Amino acid sequence: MITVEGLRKTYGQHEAVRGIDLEVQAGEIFAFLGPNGAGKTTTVEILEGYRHPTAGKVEVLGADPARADRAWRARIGVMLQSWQVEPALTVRESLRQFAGYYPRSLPVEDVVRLVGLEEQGDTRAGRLSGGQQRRLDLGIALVGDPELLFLDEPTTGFDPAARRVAWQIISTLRDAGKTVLLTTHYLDEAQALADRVAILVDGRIRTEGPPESLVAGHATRITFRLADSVELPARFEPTAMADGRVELHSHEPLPVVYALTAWAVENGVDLADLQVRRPSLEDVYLDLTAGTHG
Ligand SMILES: Nc1ncnc2c1ncn2[C@@H]1O[C@H](COP(=O)(O)OP(=O)(O)OP(=O)(O)O)[C@@H](O)[C@H]1O
Repeated sequence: MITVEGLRKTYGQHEAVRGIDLEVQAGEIFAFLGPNGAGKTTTVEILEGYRHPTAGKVEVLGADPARADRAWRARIGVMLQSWQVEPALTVRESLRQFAGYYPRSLPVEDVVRLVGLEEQGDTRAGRLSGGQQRRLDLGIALVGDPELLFLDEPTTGFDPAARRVAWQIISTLRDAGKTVLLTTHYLDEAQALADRVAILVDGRIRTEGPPESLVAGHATRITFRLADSVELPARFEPTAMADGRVELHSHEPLPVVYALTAWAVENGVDLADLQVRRPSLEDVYLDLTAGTHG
């Protein structure tokens, strides 16, 4: 569905994308993660045909997006980061306008319902709240019933309930056999939705794979709080200590927890809020992006 080899993009002196290789299969939900400025939008907009690569090979739905025709464009749906609708048009009018660009669009009323804008159907787009505008953007990406969807930060500005609704919609797309490439800053979103994720740092893919497999190689987190007067023996090798909070990382947590609790009981020390938890995608992300800032 998508093949990328050796993709590079330079803006003036700045190399924003520094050699990306990527394959996305039909029916997959693939998520790009990475700090601000990592090159996610640049890469996605090259795949959409809106920007041209400096070097490398890109194939999307069997064609080079930079040279693609209307028939190719009708097979993709795009949700951009920036606002793409006429503010004077109502929700229904906007969807009808975009539906007109596609040969076999979905009924506008179905899309209004799907994105939960029934009550705003006759509201002008310019009067929608930020989250409602994003829902309309999502509707616009869906209205042409495309095979491949590009969703750039689809739930930014959504309240928690609206995010769950959007996740439900994206899962429905997966069930319908669509392919989705999304970018997000929400790690829980990527963990909940994506079959595979790629973490981009400084224009390169630092790691890539199913969320569970990225997490699998990372250490279990053991966290607790200690009173100021108590000193933890150095043999526990704490990874982080601040404000009385201590974090230990271990690939074999059982003996560590055993030794730690034995030490605490012997010395009458309280391990307040003791938690042992598997690493999350967020932990992996923070480990990989430590020291970079957007
Ligand atoms: N049109 C442009 N001209 C010059 N530089 C650009 C242009 N677009 C992006 N850049 C630069 O390229 C780098 C990558 O930007 P990009 O928008 O792809 O990052 P991103 O990962 O999508 O970030 P964010 O999470 O903030 O959306 C940044 O340093 C950005 O300043």
